[in-house]
Amino acid sequence: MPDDHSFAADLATSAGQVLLNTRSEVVASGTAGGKALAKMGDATAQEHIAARLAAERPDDAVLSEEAADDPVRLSRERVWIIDPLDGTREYSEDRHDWAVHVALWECGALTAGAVALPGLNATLSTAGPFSGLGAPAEPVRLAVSRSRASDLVLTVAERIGAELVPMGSAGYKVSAVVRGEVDAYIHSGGQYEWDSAAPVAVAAAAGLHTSRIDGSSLEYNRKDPYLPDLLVCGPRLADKLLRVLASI
Ligand SMILES: Nc1ncnc2c1ncn2[C@@H]1O[C@H](COP(=O)(O)O)[C@@H](OP(=O)(O)O)[C@H]1O
Ligand SMILES: [Mg+2]
Repeated sequence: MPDDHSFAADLATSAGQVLLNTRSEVVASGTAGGKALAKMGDATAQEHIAARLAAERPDDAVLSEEAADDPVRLSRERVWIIDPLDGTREYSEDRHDWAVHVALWECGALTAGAVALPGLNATLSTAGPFSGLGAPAEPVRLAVSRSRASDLVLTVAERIGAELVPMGSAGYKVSAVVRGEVDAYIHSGGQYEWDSAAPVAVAAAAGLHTSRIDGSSLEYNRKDPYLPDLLVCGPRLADKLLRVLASI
């Protein structure tokens, strides 16, 4: 049986392939686009991931954006936290900034995870490899939502003179920090555990700072999976960004 890091990476990658195939078939047939394609992507990726988890990790519980929440997860020691398609909108617009999230929570902490980036033909996982952490750029590059950057995030950017880099998908944005394309991702205003669990597991394994925007720790597998904000950045930027966030 592959270890959890390799399994998470393989599962996210294979779901990404399913999503690419679904999109090519749908686009080629000309039968659906936009919202219908998004719905089809969510469903096919969910089906693929649920089947593999049931076959290859049958004793574990699952929390997925696309499945009914089974409260049995609250009494289990191992829970997979899944977003089968993060950046659904971007996927349906034939863009590359979307992701598949697979995380493993064990006894209170994220212990393994992977983020597939099919549009880049890449998967980042807690198994690495990671390139070294560089110094932040000047001005700081801040990943923000393409469609709903919050006023708080825009105010932080203004205060520190950051360059805004809009993109879709929470996983894609956290991965942009891991990959060194941007220096930080700050989000506020709403999200769920599946939007950040796998990206945060990978970012923490890469040595990045991960926390709520008040600096407190991100907790997963809670009864209510609403987890509305997060900060991911290099360790050298964390104090400065937390200070600015606290001052707003
Ligand atoms: N205010 C909000 N409330 C709930 N979910 C939000 C949100 N802002 C962002 N998200 C979720 O976070 C992910 C990334 O959003 P964005 O691209 O705007 O940064 C999306 O996940 P899904 O695509 O899985 O729905 C989106 O639904
Ligand atoms: Mg999501």
